[in-house]
Amino acid sequence: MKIVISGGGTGGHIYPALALIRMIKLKHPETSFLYIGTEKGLESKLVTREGIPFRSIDITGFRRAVSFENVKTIMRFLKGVNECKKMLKEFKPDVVIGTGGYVCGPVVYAATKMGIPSIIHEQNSVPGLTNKFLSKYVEKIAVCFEEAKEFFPAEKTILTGNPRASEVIEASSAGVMETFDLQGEQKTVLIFGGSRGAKPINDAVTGALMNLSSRDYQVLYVTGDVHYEKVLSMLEIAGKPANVSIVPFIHNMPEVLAASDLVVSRAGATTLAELTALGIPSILVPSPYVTNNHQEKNARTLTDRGAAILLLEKDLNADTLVRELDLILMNESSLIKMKNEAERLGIRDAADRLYNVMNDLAEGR
Ligand SMILES: CC(=O)N[C@H]1[C@@H](OP(=O)(O)OP(=O)(O)OC[C@H]2O[C@@H](n3ccc(=O)[nH]c3=O)[C@H](O)[C@@H]2O)O[C@H](CO)[C@@H](O)[C@@H]1O
Repeated sequence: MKIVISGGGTGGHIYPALALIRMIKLKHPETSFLYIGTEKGLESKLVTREGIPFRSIDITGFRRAVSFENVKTIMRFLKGVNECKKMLKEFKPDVVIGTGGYVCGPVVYAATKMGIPSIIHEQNSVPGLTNKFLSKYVEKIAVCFEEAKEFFPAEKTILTGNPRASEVIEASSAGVMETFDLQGEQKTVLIFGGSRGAKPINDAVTGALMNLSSRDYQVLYVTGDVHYEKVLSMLEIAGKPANVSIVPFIHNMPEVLAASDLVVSRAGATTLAELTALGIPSILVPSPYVTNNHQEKNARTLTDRGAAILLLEKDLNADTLVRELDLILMNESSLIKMKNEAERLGIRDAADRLYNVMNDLAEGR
């Protein structure tokens, strides 16, 4: 099978695409791929690093407010559709899949206009603008939450889960914490703010560091690339406890997650798929700055079932953070209960489910 994949902007749209490609390469090695993204997006780095053929188009997202920029975006969209049609004509894919982000718009739209079977994969419980637009044209819509189904036509929507879930369960936790100067046997909290870090989480964690030094758990704290220098310069004054390790970004997240007992994070959909696949308890601080407040809705699919604790950004500070950490980590039975509930929500065969949808489409079933 020949597959075109497009997805970009943030890690939450790219990691599911990469997980799907890795699984297909392993189980169906005869498959060939073309990834279409933007040069500026994170995908240009992540995809080419994996040796996956990558081509780019020039496209920007719509602004929600009325703006002249949107006229330019429409022009770029139309130009992008034409460029994509040429790429699709050359590559001749059997199926085209978009995993989110505005770059998918022209790619998937061009495919539908050329009669190439197409799918969108929506990670969130509430769809973004691009997927809402594309949902009218594509043959299939793969979703990760039951709650997302109501936004799409029932006859073409199917629950597959997020392929990243299938990937993280393969990871080994052995010796991972030692690579961060932490101890292998100690209870570990992993703290990160989505794929790019989050200042409100950083503020709470840096404020809590001295308090954390007396705890009998350790902390692996990821600042996000762009915030790292600032956090380090603050620590030159305040100092860093021995049971806390601080890094800008983690490249081997599946292994690190597998070695973590509790996670504090934003409520991005791909992160949640990873947490539930591995059955990891979490404290979720949804970003209130996203479309339709979708992260809070994502988070509630876990917190309503006792798989996670909701800590709204307005209530997040150094004291509330440490209090919640202590409450969970010092109570083994609540930790186990959360773990079991999280595990129950995981869709671990997501990559196979999504592949089957693509394969059926390609074979005209
Ligand atoms: C601000 C914003 O618009 N966020 C959106 C974005 O989030 P974002 O890009 O943060 O995506 P997610 O939280 O869904 O996923 C983050 C991914 O990055 C990985 N990771 C993170 C930190 C790190 O150091 N190393 C690393 O590999 C995580 O393991 C995960 O695989 O896409 C998600 C999926 O559509 C949405 O739900 C989010 O609302």
